[in-house]
Amino acid sequence: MLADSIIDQEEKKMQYTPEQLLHDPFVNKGTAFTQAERDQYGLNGLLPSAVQTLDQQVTQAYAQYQSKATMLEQRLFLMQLFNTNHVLFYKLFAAHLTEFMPVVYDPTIADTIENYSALFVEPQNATYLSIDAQDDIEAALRHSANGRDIRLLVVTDAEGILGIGDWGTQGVDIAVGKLMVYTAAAGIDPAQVLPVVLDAGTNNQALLDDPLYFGNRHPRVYGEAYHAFVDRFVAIAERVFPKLYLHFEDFGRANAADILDQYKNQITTFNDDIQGTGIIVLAGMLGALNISKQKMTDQIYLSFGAGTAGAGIAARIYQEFLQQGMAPAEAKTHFYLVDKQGLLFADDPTLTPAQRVFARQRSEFANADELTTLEAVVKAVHPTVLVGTSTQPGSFTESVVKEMAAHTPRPIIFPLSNPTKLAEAKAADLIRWTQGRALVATGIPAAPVDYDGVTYEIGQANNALVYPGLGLGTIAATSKLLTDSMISAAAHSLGGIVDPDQPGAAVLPPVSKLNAFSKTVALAAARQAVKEGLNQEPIQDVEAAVSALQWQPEYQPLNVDVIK
Ligand SMILES: NC(=O)c1ccc[n+]([C@@H]2O[C@H](COP(=O)([O-])OP(=O)(O)OC[C@H]3O[C@@H](n4cnc5c(N)ncnc54)[C@H](O)[C@@H]3O)[C@@H](O)[C@H]2O)c1
Ligand SMILES: O=C(O)C[C@H](O)C(=O)O
Ligand SMILES: [Mn+2]
Repeated sequence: MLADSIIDQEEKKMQYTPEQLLHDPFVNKGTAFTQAERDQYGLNGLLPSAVQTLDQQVTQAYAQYQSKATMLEQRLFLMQLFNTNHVLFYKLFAAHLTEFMPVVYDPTIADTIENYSALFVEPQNATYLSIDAQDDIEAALRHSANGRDIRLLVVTDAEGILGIGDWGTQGVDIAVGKLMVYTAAAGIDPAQVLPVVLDAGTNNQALLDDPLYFGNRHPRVYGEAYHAFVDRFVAIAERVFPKLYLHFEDFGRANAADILDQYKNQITTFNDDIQGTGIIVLAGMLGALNISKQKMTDQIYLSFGAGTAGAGIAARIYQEFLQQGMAPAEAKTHFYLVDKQGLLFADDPTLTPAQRVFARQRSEFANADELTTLEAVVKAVHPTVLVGTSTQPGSFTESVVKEMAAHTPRPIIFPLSNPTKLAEAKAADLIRWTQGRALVATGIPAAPVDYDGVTYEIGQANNALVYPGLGLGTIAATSKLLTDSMISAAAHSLGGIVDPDQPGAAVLPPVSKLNAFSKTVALAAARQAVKEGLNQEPIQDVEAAVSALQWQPEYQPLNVDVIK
């Protein structure tokens, strides 16, 4: 019944007045409407008379972009373009992918989230769902989809935006931004996506006190009432959009893993901070080990910051140890998780379930009570891999790094906290402190580092390198679930792309190749889905299925009714 109504809407042509056509970013071509289209749709006189090509529009828009003084202004300009004309926005994005990623996405997106209400221009086709108005969920989803065949939804409740904490309804921008990367990286059709924010209140006092704040003005709701809200949203979204891939982003530490565990065996769902980050770090480690010619199962892994991402990554790497043949009990002895309280011990009642898996026994150490700082733990356990997801800037100090590097020839060091101001270390310092021995990847883009005659390329270990391809592959395969083995296949497909023999080679492929390796990841995930028999529709040729789903930013003839 519901599916039928969507099909009906698909068959019905959208109706526009000439004026409305120029204000719907899904169909607007602006000055690129041809003379024939202007005659057909009543656009003569509504545009200046020159007809431009898409390439001319791109050149003109890029010149405007370049006139903006700051990354924030550049982002605001690009969002205005996105609000006006999706094809032009994505064509321009494609032409300047590496340059635009940090402007459209992390780190600049952190500024627009922190200032969202003040900077607000328009809602950007997002859906705003309130815990206080749950009867509106279904209508809100339908109305914002406006008859579009939604396949991909990015939802946040914004309790843990990057490392900057609770931003309430302002966190909607992370859903918008993540979706832009899906399209730019993997060619997901922007007409098939929906950004959603779940407004369950906020504990950010500055927002609650801000007269301009747009969200619910009450503390966050937790517990049963919160989970009932999420559950209701998931049930309705799945019913309204039956072919949905549901991506969860930046939920708080207390909820993220529980939500994933609740749905992952029922629907096609994905948690980016847990699973996406797990994939990119595994891929980065595989790349690093390719370079150092070491074995995964010889590594001693230390996670600094054992929250949603930290524990999620450790779980993925641990799975890899098992996949490489190590027994669970032995594999666990290779993992050390450090959080605010220091090394995590099993007698600590405050551990999260995801932390508990890797908690150690005090009896393993003569000085267990002293292991309350990163440096003390590094001294005690001699890690070969150090991953930072702590939100503590500068915490990988020179003495921590030198201590680590004293016990391993090629220390693998990934300071992943975002945005820039929260990174545990700068790539250049890590290279310098280790005389070029460290194998480094960072959360945000980092410039190459020249040291002692070698140029060290720095890989970007950001989940943006994997989630677009994973989504594309899973959707293309019509997979009914996103399984661990699909995730593992995705990570392995990316870890092999490095050039291990080039001095200073990065541990991960460069963002400039994002389109190519998104496709690689998509194919790996889709092939694994089909191999596991998860595809809900017959698939003869995985590559053709993936390509068929990819949208190109080119103007197409419109399929609309215009009422003059
Ligand atoms: N590069 C990526 O792709 C990527 C992906 C996900 C998250 N991240 C980054 O990782 C960071 C954490 O994100 P999250 O979602 O896991 O958040 P989270 O809040 O779930 O986890 C942060 C953890 O750090 C701990 N912590 C806080 N202060 C600490 C201290 N002084 N010492 C040790 N631990 C401390 C917290 O107790 C918590 O467990 C963020 O900055 C985020 O941007 C990066
Ligand atoms: O958003 C990013 O840049 C990566 C990650 O999802 C994060 O939360 O930091
Ligand atoms: Mn995130």
